[in-house]
Parts: sequence; C-alpha cells; structure tokens
Amino acid sequence: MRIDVVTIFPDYLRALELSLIGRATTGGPLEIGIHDLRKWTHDRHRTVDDTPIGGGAGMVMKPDVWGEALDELLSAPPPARPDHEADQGGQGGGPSQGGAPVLIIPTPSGEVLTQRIAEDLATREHLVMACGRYEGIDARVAEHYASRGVEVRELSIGDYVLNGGEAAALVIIEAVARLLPGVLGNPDSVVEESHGASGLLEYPVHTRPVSWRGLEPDPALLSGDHGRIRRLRRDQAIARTAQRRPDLISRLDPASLDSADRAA
Ligand SMILES: N#Cc1ccccc1Cn1ccc2ccc(-c3cc(N)[nH]n3)cc21
Repeated sequence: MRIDVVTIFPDYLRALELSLIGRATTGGPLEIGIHDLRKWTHDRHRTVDDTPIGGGAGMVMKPDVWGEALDELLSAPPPARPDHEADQGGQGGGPSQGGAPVLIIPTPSGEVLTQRIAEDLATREHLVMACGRYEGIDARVAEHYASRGVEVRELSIGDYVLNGGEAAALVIIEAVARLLPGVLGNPDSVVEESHGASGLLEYPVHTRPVSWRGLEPDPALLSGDHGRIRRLRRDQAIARTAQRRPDLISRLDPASLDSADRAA
C-alpha cells in the first residue's frame, strides 16, 4: 500500500517514521509520502488560504492549490506490488480493491471512522490524504474529484473539533496500517480486540505480578482451563461493553452473545 499525505505542516507527520509504522515503510508493505502543500503554490507568499466566500470567521484553503497537488498525486502510478502480495487483503480480510486511489479528507463533518472502515481501507493499494487547516478545504475540491469518479471519503475521527487534519490523518493511517500483513509483530492481536469481529469491547488484560497493591485478577485466569478462561473473558467483554458502550450491544446478533459456551 502507498499512502500520500498532503499538509502545510509536514513535520507533524514525521511520527509516521517511528515504531511499527516506520519499520513497515522500510522495504515493508507500506510506502508513505509526505508532501508540503506549498510546493504547489506559485506566488511569492506561497498562499494556501483566503477569506470565505459569503463571509464568516477564519480562512478557507484555496481549491486551485489543492487541485494542482491532488491532480499530481492521484494520477501517480499505483505502487508496484510484489507477486506474493497478489490479492492479499489486509487483516481486515477481503481481496484488494485494486489500484484506484482513494482520496481521504479528514474533517469534523465527515463519516466517523470505524474499524469496518479501517478494514476496507486496508484492502486498497493507494490512499491520498488531504490534511486541511483553518476552517477547512474549499468544498469544491471533494466535489470535483468525486465528479471525476475518484472515491472520496470525508472522515471524522470523533465528535470533537481539532485545529487541522494532521492528527486525524495519523489516527486513520495507524488504524489502517496495523491491519496490513507484516506490520504487526503478532497478527493474532488484531483478532481479539475491541471493535473487532465480535463487535464487543476488549476484556480487561493483566500480567505479572499476580498480586499488585492488594489487587489480583480473577482466579480463573490462573486455572489453566482454557474453556473457563474463554468464557470469563467473553463475559467480561459483554459486561464492559454493556456498561461503557450500550450502543454496541444493541447492534449485536443475540445469538453471538452465547457462542463462547458453545465453542468451549
Ligand atoms: N475543517 C474544519 C474545521 C471546521 C471548524 C473548526 C475547525 C476546523 C479545523 N480543521 C481544519 C481542517 C480539519 C480537518 C479535520 C478536523 C477534525 C476532524 C475531527 N474528527 N475533528 N476535527 C478539523 C479540521
């Protein structure tokens, strides 16, 4: 997968060169390009914003500058894919959706990112992310590329307002990249996690010391009885989800709530 990120604060995205994502980009399954939007300006002040048409507070990012940047990056050839990666979907499963790039525009007014959306994006070969600032990017940019048949995803990372799209881009990239084969050391850790296939929140986790400040995990976890442990963790996940995210419980298939017993 290749991800191109356009921003007026390229240093904000340097975090992508660290840790698992950073390692995945050195000869791994991920290529990341970070681009300064001002590269596509032509005036001496390298102007990327202007006052809003119709008035209002703040500034809006200019469509012409974004248009030059996105024309170039969206028309770049899809990343070369080694044969062994032919049609390997991400951890989210599913075959690759082919090389057509997806234009992702972080915005507070977008569809809220979910694990399902991350799994879908992990099957793509090329993501181009447009990180806005000020009051956002001129709306005609998303409109123009959608009208030209580009898949445009305007994504929010939650119901709160940031100062720009860079932090949201880091969240979206991490949620997607960790699903790519070869990025996580232990791919099994994607299986049993919050918002995963079960639709439940993750059960509480513990490690040594067994006794800590007078607190100890449920004795079942020390029993060595894997069926008992599976049932306990299932119950803990259901209880935690019911308490913290009842909205997720209402979406579950009731039959799936007792599958742990049948699977034991
Ligand atoms: N647009 C806008 C906007 C509108 C009103 C006030 C402030 C901004 C700042 N801003 C500029 C770009 C941009 C990108 C993404 C977010 C964003 C995403 C989530 N989930 N929250 N905030 C904010 C962004």
